[in-house]
Amino acid sequence: MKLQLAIDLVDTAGAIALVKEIGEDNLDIVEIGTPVVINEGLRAVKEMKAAFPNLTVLADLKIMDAAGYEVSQAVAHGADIVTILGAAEDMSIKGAVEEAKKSGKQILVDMIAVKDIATRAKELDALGVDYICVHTGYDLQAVGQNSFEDLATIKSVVTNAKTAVAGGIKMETLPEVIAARPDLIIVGGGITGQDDKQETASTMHRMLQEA
Ligand SMILES: O=C(CO)[C@H](O)[C@H](O)COP(=O)(O)O
Repeated sequence: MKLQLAIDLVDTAGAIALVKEIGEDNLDIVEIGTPVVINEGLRAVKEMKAAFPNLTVLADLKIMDAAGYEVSQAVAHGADIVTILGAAEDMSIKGAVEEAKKSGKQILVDMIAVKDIATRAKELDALGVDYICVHTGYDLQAVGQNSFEDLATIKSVVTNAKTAVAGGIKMETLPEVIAARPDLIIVGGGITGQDDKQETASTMHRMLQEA
């Protein structure tokens, strides 16, 4: 199981400083979150990759259309993994997968707001995406929701893609998430909101490696 740090609420310099503080050895993947890309553009991805060339960088673009083009731009700026929404058209998903494969990069599908998770996950799996990620976004976290049930659903239907989970995961809920055995666990505020970010990430990373 791998650990991805989601960085959402800082600028590019703040994102790089966060990874320095946490230590790249305590992470498998660093995510440039959607708010950072909206505020600062793909420059944030480029600067993160330049600062940490050995770290896998995910650009959380949450693509909905013009997918081939948008993936090509993210990859040109150093992204190793790019996200697209599960609700996007199949043509868009195919375009994203095709473009990423040209340069050996990967596509993670974010299932945020998808109603029939099982059916869509099966379709996406057949379209050749690399990761399928169930995700409770901030707006539903605020009303107490999580993605643990959805994780079990995708685990039961997906056969080729790796599975991932995101949304409000913290140290207290990590054991429950680990027990469901996703391939990738995405944590933002559960690390960045802690006083000792390095210790939290290092403990989480060890828990995942030892599980
Ligand atoms: O994509 C996101 C919000 O849309 C976040 O990156 C994701 O939810 C992980 O962050 P957190 O652990 O703080 O919820």
